Amino acid sequence: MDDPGGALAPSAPFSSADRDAVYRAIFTRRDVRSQFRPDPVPDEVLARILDAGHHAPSVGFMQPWSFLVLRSAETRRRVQALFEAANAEAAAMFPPEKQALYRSLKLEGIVEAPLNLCITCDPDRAGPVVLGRTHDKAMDAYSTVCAVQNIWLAARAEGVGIGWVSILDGARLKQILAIPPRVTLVAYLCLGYVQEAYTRPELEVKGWRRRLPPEDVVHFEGWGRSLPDEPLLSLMRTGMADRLGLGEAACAPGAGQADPG
Ligand SMILES: Cc1cc2c(cc1C)N(C[C@H](O)[C@H](O)[C@H](O)COP(=O)(O)O)c1[nH]c(=O)[nH]c(=O)c1N2
Repeated sequence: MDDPGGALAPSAPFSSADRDAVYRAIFTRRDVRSQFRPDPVPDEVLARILDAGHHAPSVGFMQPWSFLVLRSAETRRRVQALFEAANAEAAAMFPPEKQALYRSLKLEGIVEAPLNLCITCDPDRAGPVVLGRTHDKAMDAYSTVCAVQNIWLAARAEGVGIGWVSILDGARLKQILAIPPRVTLVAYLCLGYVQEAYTRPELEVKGWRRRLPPEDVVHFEGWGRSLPDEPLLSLMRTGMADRLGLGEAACAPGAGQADPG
């Protein structure tokens, strides 16, 4: 076997308990906005979470992310003011019949959470020509989103909730955080321990939108070819989440109406 650095190691499946733990993190991860406890996230825990982000895949191994740790209450208050302004604009963009529901939603926990993280992408981190980014410049941003997801899942395993806030004027946020012009904003996250969390997405619980069925998102042999009777789709419907007792079908009834849009 070709292993010049002696760096290959066996890559067996996880034990079933370890595998279930990974899926439990995936299926019980939630976007958290309201249930934050004020106690701080200790540095040892935050270090593990950020290190998980720093071990995400990245195009050409360029690691374009930076993690801005925001503990200052004053900074968080300034960002919250940005949210209030953007959220008022956002509400007016929805059809009139959805505006009241939109305004009733809690869409951030910037000040309540003890810690915020801003995650950015530096397109120049690995020079102008990056292996794998040569034909699609968006690949550095996609890599950074992989880091966000690692952070989100690691935080779930630590009992730390995360809420992503994207209803913000990015240019003004960059000013507040002194982010250089070439660096792009990818994510603004609120973090903190949570007492309890929703078993289904909060937007579904509150009647905004529901999870799509597998046949709407899995296509066969090209775009648009869905086969509702495909065994793969019925296996997805009764998948890991149900086996772990975490399936959304197993959760309390009362989900809102599907949003046709
Ligand atoms: C890129 C991006 C941006 C946002 C979000 C997510 C992502 C991926 N989400 C959270 C989103 O509403 C949530 O993920 C879905 O409703 C599904 O719920 P769970 O994450 O499964 O709990 C989100 N939520 C919110 O309350 N305010 C926001 O501004 C945003 N912005």
